[in-house]
Amino acid sequence: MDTVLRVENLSVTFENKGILKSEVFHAVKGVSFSLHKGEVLGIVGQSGSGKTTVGRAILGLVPYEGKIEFKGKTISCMFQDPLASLHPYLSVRRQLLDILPDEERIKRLFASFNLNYERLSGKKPSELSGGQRQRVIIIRSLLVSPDLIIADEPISMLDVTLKMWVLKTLRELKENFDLSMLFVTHDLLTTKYICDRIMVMKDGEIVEEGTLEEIFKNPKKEYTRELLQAIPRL
Ligand SMILES: Nc1ncnc2c1ncn2[C@@H]1O[C@H](COP(=O)(O)OP(=O)(O)OP(=O)(O)O)[C@@H](O)[C@H]1O
Repeated sequence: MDTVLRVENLSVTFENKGILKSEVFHAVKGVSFSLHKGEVLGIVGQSGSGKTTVGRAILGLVPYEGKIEFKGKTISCMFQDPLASLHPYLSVRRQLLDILPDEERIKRLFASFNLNYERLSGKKPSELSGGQRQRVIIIRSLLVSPDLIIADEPISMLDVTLKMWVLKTLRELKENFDLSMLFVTHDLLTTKYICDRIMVMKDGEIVEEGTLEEIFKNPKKEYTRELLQAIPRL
């Protein structure tokens, strides 16, 4: 199996400067994992467990110790705040065409995400609904044909029905285009619809790792069981 990303002994430390003294905070502690081509690896854990920081270190956005080996050309990301990651004054059409001047491809992606290209593409991001914007972000990250996608809570702002539908579409795209993705979420339920493998993080460390089936059917750690119990029953 081809490895797209190998992370070895990754640690990230922040210095929180107080008025009287500074404190060193270990947000990520010795995390190691590999991501294979065509695989979706979920990173789950409660708020503050270090999930986002792992993704930011891979993107080179925070200083880190350890080794990150990316065997590809392009990484794209989907973040949870679509308004902040789109240009506010340019139309959606303009900013997507700037990334890839292939309107037919953009139209096909709009159709696969159930968005009306003719009606929406001339609008600015602030003129779209939250759910429409979030889907535009997903489309934008797919346009560069990335070797790796870092998706950090990419569907957290969608309502439940749209969430499931977008996950299903992403899953289909993953299967058709062999996408490799790191899927960061606090919501274990969503991993069920997209991930092949899951890593559970707590206090900056990986406490458990396994296939979807292993984590859901036979969790080994109490912390993972607590996360599973916290999933709302529909
Ligand atoms: N730039 C920073 N400076 C100082 N501390 C930081 C910084 N970025 C993150 N942290 C701290 O590192 C810890 C891990 O943060 P991180 O965003 O990785 O958590 P998370 O698991 O993604 O949480 P959430 O699900 O709430 O997004 C948190 O305690 C956070 O306050």
